[in-house]
Amino acid sequence: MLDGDNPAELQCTVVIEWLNSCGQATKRRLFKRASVTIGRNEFKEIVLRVHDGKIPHSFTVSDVQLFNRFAKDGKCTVKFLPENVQVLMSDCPPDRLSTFLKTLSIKHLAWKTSKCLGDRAKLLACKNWRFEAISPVQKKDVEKANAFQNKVNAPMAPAGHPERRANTTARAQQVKRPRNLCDFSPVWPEKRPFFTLPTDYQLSREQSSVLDAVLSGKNVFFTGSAGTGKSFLLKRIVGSLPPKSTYATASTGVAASYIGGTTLHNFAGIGSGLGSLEQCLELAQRPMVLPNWTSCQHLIIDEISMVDAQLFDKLETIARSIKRSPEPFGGIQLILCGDFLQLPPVSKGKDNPKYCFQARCWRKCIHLCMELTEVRRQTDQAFISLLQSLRMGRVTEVVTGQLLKSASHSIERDGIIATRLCTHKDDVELTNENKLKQLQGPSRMFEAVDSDPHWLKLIDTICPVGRLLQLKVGAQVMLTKNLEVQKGLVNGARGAVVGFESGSQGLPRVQFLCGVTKVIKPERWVFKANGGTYVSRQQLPLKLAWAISIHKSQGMTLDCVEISLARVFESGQAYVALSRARSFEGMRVLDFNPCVVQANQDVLQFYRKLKKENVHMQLSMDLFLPKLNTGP
Ligand SMILES: Nc1ncnc2c1ncn2[C@@H]1O[C@H](COP(=O)(O)OP(=O)(O)OP(=O)(O)O)[C@@H](O)[C@H]1O
Ligand SMILES: [Mg+2]
Repeated sequence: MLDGDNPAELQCTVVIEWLNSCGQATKRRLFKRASVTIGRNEFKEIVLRVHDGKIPHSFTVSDVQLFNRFAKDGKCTVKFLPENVQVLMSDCPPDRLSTFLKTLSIKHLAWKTSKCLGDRAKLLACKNWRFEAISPVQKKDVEKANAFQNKVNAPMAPAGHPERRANTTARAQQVKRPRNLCDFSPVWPEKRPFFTLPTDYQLSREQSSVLDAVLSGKNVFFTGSAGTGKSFLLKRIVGSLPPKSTYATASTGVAASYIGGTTLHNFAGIGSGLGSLEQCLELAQRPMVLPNWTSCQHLIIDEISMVDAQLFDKLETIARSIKRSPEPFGGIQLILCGDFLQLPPVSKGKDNPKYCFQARCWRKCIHLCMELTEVRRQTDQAFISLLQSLRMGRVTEVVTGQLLKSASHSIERDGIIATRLCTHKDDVELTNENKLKQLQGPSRMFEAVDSDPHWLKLIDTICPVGRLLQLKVGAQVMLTKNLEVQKGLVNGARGAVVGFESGSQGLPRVQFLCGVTKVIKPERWVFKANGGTYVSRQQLPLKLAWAISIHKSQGMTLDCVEISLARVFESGQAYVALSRARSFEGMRVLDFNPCVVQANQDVLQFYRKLKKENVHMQLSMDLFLPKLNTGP
């Protein structure tokens, strides 16, 4: 049902429109489930073929416009200028669409550099019509595509120079293109390559087998200790599924923002979820919420450890009722992810909330439990082992000794001081407010631009940045978005404000621990709200970082942390705090006491049982591995 690994093929919804000279459609055909393939015809020209199992429609890609402004939402349009026909694709898995368009652009531009046959030569060649699959993008295709783009962008040769004509023609083609045309070749500085070989961000072998299991349609729960790349993989899963029927959610707003999704509560629309089943069902059928349920075919939930069993059972019943299907979860594919040895469900007045795996429906809902074992957040094996034993609630004397020793770590550098991880929310607000007040000098206020004030509450919950951000020189800040991964400007990177730009905006200049100083500009976060609407917030990707709560830190990777564990009140809380640190040297534990480290006994038993079933689990994983081995 879902796409294979071919980057030149897409499964999606397609509309083909034949236009008149005014650009109006005179004929339109809809293909709800079509396969769109890039290939070559008998003259080696690039061809786009739309096929729904009946008669294929093929178009030669000679002079085309490509509109991909909404590629991230799984939509794009290819307009064939000589035929005056446009192919509108929608509901494409976004990552696959991005690779597909890159392949199309590179192959098309590489073809443009070759010698093309004219109409007369084609007629004389008397060849039969043929469609053959295109070969994968090669280095030489990329070089040719870059050469073509460089020629288009090269400075004009002097009049009369032989290069002048070629450039003028190429430029004329460029000028004809609309502003929103994008062939993955934005206006980049001269000499930088426009294209590189399409590379998927590399998943590890075990991450790939989870992705394969998901794409095979199974209901999957995957777990793994902190930093094994569960959320990283989830982002990839989100990009590989059709957007219209896929809902990416998480139990908390922070975790949801990391995978570009929304909270599970917002998706479900059942308020706190504490009402009776009847009340919740009624709430879930409100006009703004119902489409979430009816259109959902793939439900992703990150940080599942914080979803309680009662809520999960309620959601399952609601899904069956709305979908009018007796299948578990009404036939919605479930992709659940998290580590039950991290934070448990929030108690909200209940004495002892149960974990999701203790829900009545858990066993019938989950087909496959998989585990990621390779830690990616930390590289130091000794630190990884220390964290692993804390996760299981084991604190040896050696571990205690090491953690006590960390109290003397000097981790402050270049005016950047450690972020304090607090057990209680009130401490966080107080610390950040007071520290900012104590700084000398004028402050600057940055106000977010929200797309729709109607959704303010939702945006506040799932956006990692606040509506108002007050900064002063010396303010301790944290990046809330990946800006330049190679330079270390990643989500969670720590820095301090060292100045403000002149001008009306007065943007802050931030010095980061990785050594980079950068002027921070506003960024945009886009979220899917109920009823299929998209909402956005534009704000500086920064938050004050003197302190953050351990609950808010779940899912984060932090550079430089100071941890106070004296008031720990949940099992798994100490492990969550300690496992945020990228390195042992970047962490300072103030008041370590072994009794704050606690792993829940039910969870330990659940994981022991999973381990026992490991033989079975491994077999299931192996089913997906041969496919990987045959890959390039
Ligand atoms: N395949 C990969 N290639 C490169 N980096 C990766 C890969 N997988 C994970 N990472 C990196 O490892 C770090 C931890 O990943 P991630 O936050 O997804 O872990 P997690 O299992 O969700 O952790 P937690 O349980 O704390 O939420 C991140 O910085 C992420 O970018
Ligand atoms: Mg995570």
